[in-house]
Amino acid sequence: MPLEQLNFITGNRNKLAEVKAILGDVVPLQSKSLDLTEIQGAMEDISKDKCRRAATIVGFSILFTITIARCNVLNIWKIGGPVLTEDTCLCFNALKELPGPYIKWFLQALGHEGLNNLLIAYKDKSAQAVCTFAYSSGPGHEPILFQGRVTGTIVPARGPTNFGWDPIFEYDGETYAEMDKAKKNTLSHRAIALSKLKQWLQTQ
Ligand SMILES: O=P(O)(O)OP(=O)(O)OP(=O)(O)OC[C@H]1O[C@@H](n2cnc3c(O)ncnc32)[C@H](O)[C@@H]1O
Ligand SMILES: [Mg+2]
Repeated sequence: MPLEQLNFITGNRNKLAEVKAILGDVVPLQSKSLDLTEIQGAMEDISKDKCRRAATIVGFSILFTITIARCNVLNIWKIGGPVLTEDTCLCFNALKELPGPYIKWFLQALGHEGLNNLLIAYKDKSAQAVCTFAYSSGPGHEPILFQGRVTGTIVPARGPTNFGWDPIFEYDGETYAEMDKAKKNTLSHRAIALSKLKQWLQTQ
């Protein structure tokens, strides 16, 4: 069954731009900028919880719209779903995969240099960039996960600083920030996860 519309819920403009560039016209994407509350725990549990929250919020906002318009409330679920959320982790192997899902707060507090300093005492500078998309067909529908993982090296910052930890994540001799955007979008953790999502959507 062709997908009518997918709501990608994120508060991050750069993620949205990459998702749009990678998905192209294949998936009809709408976006909503919401900074969703994120629980603590394993990345899969965080991703599922984030997606459930998104589905509920989108469902509620549509219920509100429908109530105002005095339309048929029974159409809520159909109009409310499907939602897509994404959670990105940066896992330092020497630190037993920390900061992992807490990278946003580590990056905000320590910056690129501080993140490098976390690894000073270790020879192993390798890290995994992990992207987990969660898809729910609407409120009450259990989220399905699609994950992409790329192993790279944490290095002193190189390249433009407009997207998160891109300047300190080196893959095959280049940091993500130094890479042409189109190149990052063919090989990144996000691209791998989205290719799995796209494949799955085609079977629905
Ligand atoms: O609303 P959401 O989608 O949650 O957006 P967010 O910015 O809060 O994102 P996360 O919770 O997934 O936190 C991941 C952190 O990693 C950063 N990040 C995500 N993807 C990245 C990428 O491909 N390259 C560099 N930094 C990235 C992002 O800016 C955050 O600081
Ligand atoms: Mg977030």
